[in-house]
Amino acid sequence: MGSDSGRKRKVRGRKIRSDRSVKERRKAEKQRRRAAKENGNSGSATSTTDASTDALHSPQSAAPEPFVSTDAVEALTTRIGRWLEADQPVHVVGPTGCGKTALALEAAAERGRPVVWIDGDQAVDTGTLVGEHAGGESYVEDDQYVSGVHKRTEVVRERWVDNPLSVAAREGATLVYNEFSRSDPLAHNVLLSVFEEGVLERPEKRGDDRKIDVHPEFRAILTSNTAEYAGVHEPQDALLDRMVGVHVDYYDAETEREIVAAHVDLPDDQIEQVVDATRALREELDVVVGTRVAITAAKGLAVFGSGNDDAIDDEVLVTVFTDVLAPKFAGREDGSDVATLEGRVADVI
Ligand SMILES: Nc1ncnc2c1ncn2[C@@H]1O[C@H](COP(=O)(O)OP(=O)(O)OP(=O)(O)O)[C@@H](O)[C@H]1O
Repeated sequence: MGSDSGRKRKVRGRKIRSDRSVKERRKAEKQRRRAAKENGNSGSATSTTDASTDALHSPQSAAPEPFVSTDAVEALTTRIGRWLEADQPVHVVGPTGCGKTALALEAAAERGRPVVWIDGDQAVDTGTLVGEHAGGESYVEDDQYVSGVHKRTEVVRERWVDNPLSVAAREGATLVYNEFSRSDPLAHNVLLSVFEEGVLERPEKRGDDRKIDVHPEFRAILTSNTAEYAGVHEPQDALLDRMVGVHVDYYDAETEREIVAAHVDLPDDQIEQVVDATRALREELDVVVGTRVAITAAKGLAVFGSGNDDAIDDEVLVTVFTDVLAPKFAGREDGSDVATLEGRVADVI
């Protein structure tokens, strides 16, 4: 892989020394990941016993693994981080599989504050975001007035559990709300006063703590694909008006090669073949061919491939990319596209 020593690039906190062999670096990265898994700090939430703060994750466990940071990536994480510093909610928008989530989690982790994660979904409503009553807790009060005379009163106390948005607002966490446009926009009305006045309404909650002041360290990063995809809602203008937007697209070839190499242990030349094929198919096919496609294809080639450093045969590349891309065509009305996909992939590779 042509190394341009002028370019800064590092994988999760470690500079890639231009004089270190790529294999050696990857082996070190693999050992580090295995050690991290063994000592159990892989993604465990720093949760307390209270169910509602299970949503809190330490910055270390929220940080994406592996994470490649080339100039292009660092420019984006820095830009998102600066908007968070300016206390602006950030909307990271771009095509499927280009790296939005990884960027959002990295920018959130770099703040050093706890991270709270929400996945957008049609089923998400206000309660899912802010919290709900989790049934009553009953206990008996036993008053003994005179010996032998007891007055027993059963008291039922409503138990409220804060959901992710309330936990993040209360604890000053960085909220990462992934694919938020998949949720019904009505659920997002509570975000308007959070972003604007710094107040969180919990409509279902009774009592004087129905409204809570948002912690001064609370921040939010929302990600979404461009709106033309199925299953997403056009976000309400009032919400978009309260955010800044960072548009991300597919990275440069060198960054994509570094990203694929961080996920899959293949010889450099084969990584280059995979990324070149991905980028050519991205140009030619009428579906989204993201970085995730390159990673999946590389994982396939680690099994289907030659197993040595030889270049991968075009036929093997065509078969692997046809299988990786087929699901994107299978959903089409006539379904004929899947039958012709192999030919079209072969024309490009
Ligand atoms: N800087 C990076 N370092 C390492 N891996 C990365 C990086 N950026 C993206 N990836 C990997 O590329 C793949 C796609 O990235 P990601 O899931 O962040 O994309 P996305 O745009 O959020 O996708 P979607 O639109 O499906 O949510 C993932 O496997 C992710 O781990």
